[in-house]
Amino acid sequence: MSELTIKRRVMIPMRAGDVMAEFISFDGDDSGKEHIGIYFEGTQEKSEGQLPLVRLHSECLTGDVFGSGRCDCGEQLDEAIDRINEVGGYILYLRQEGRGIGLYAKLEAYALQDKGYDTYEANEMLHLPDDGRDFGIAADMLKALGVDTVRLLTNNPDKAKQLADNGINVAELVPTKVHVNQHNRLYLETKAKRKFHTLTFEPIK
Ligand SMILES: Nc1nc2c(ncn2[C@@H]2O[C@H](COP(=O)(O)OP(=O)(O)OP(=O)(O)O)[C@@H](O)[C@H]2O)c(=O)[nH]1
Ligand SMILES: [Zn+2]
Repeated sequence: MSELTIKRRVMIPMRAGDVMAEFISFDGDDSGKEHIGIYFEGTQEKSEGQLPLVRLHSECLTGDVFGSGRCDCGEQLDEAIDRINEVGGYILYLRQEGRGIGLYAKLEAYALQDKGYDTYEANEMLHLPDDGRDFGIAADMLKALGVDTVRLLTNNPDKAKQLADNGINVAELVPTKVHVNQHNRLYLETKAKRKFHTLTFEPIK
């Protein structure tokens, strides 16, 4: 991976102008994935040495754009915008649809889940990795942004580990809320069971 540099920073008003965020593109990522950094200055007064709150958000077209109830991505993205807009920090919107397998393959995996396979088994049935994401790119984006220490908004311990392995200091893990509904309960439960996501809700027996 060659070193990333910032290509362009552009202000975008969001939520009818209530939230202002700076969208940041990068040069030097040879994957051609067009990962995006989004900077929120923070509406609250900052204390001396306050660390940025950072969310690595993997793309989920069905959840982020269309509010799918099969996962928790849309609600997590909304929560991240709310919280980071308050305290200041970054969303790194990573183009890793379907945990890296892509949208069409995710739909194939959903079809298998409808036959009873869980979210990770379904990927494996398709001869794809159960989670194909490499968060090293996020570390490179943070370095390009001049950020070496973060508070990380996630329930996924692997994100923190991969950032640390790539030279980013994760000072604190900040959990997101658990956005559970009747459609995504098993999916959330499986993330906690198989990938040790820190989700605290009454498990299904
Ligand atoms: N392959 C596959 N991908 C899914 C499925 N449901 C959601 N995704 C993708 O999973 C990604 C989100 O990852 P998750 O494992 O839900 O959560 P996470 O981002 O690792 O953890 P948090 O930081 O706590 O949200 C997005 O890219 C979604 O498109 C599924 O059933 N199969
Ligand atoms: Zn999703």
